[in-house]
Parts: sequence; C-alpha cells; structure tokens
Amino acid sequence: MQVPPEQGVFLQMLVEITNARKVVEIGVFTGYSSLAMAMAMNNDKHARLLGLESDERPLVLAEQYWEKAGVRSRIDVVLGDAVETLRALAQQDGQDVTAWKDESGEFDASWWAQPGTVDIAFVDANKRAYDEYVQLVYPLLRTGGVVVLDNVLWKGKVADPEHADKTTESIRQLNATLFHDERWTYSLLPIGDGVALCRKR
Ligand SMILES: C[S@@+](CC[C@H](N)C(=O)[O-])C[C@H]1O[C@@H](n2cnc3c(N)ncnc32)[C@H](O)[C@@H]1O
Repeated sequence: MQVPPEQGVFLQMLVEITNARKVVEIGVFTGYSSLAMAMAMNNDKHARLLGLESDERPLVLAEQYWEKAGVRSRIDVVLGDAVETLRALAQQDGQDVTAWKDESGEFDASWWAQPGTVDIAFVDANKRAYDEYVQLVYPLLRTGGVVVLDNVLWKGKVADPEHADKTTESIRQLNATLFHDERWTYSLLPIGDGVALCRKR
C-alpha cells in the first residue's frame, strides 16, 4: 500500500523546495512516505510531521524505521479515524487530541491546531473520504500550502468511463471539483497511481 520510490523522492523534493516545517500525513501505514518527508526536514529542528492513522499494527513497524533513520523525534502520530482527529483539532485548540505513545507528554496539539500554518498535507487514506479530508485540512493549510492527493487515477479507472464503481466515481468527482474550485490551483501528475497537487490560493 505504500507509495512507490519515485513518489517518495517526489514528496521529499516537495518538502525541500517549499522548506516545509509543518506537514500532515493522512494514512501512515508502515511509515514509508512519512519517512521520506521527515528525512527531507533534516536541517530544520523546528520542522515536524503529524501522521494520522487508524490502524495501530503498521504503526509499530513504522516506528522502528523512523527510529532507525533518526527521525522519530520529529514525528507526532494520532491514532484514530482521521476525520475525527481533524474535527477535534478544529475544536478548542485541539485540546482533546492526544498522540500515540507520547510518554514524555511533549505532543503540542494546539501547535498543530493553529489555522493557516500547515505547509503540506499528504492524503493517502480512505479514498471515499478524500473530499472530507480536503475540506477539513483547508483551514489548517497556509496560503500557498499544498494538499497532495495520492491515487487520483485509481489504476487508470478514473480516466475510463467503463468504470463507475463508488470509489472511482468519488475520486473522479473530487478531481473535477478541485479543478474548478477557485480556492485551489490544481495539477494532476501521472506518477505512481496519479498524484494531485492542490495549492491553496
Ligand atoms: C495506502 S496506506 C498509506 C501508505 C503510506 N502513505 C505510505 O505511502 O507509506 C493507507 C493507510 O490509511 C489508513 N487509513 C484508512 N482509513 C483511515 C482513516 N479513516 N483514518 C486514518 N487512517 C486511515 C490505513 O489503515 C492505511 O494504513
């Protein structure tokens, strides 16, 4: 389920060229894409990544690789449904949001809850919820910040009218909506399974 290596490098490049200090990832799995982005934050000790993931099992593996690469300390993880976490972040300064394995109590939910401050949000979880993720991430994103959506070609099905299943339709609809939405500059790149870049105007 992880992104292919060329997309990992692409995400890394995005973090580097935007000097991203605040990155949110929706859908962590075994931590490959988060590892790629966190490694690109090397020179900035104030840069952090917030991973939202509903399944604890792959996170255990992710944590091992983050440790090995020396980036664990710059990654916060919130375990749970990403929609619920993003909604909770938007309320009361994120007071109810707690981090996975935050033994030292260093997780600063109010820092993550600050509107208009996130540089990059990488969306790679439940495909049918992408629209909701984008709407919930929008207020957190700074002007000029970028939402990166994975799997927007959905193995080519999005471009093939023969396919009308619910997931394909929802991704197709989202691509069209974002393309026409004045609040975003939208670009679809045919790398990996299709990557959409949506820059907040
Ligand atoms: C495609 S994988 C992510 C791969 C990862 N970005 C990478 O490239 O290494 C999708 C992940 O999203 C998680 N996920 C699915 N629905 C979710 C939800 N509602 N909230 C949070 N995470 C979710 C799954 O458990 C899975 O680990």
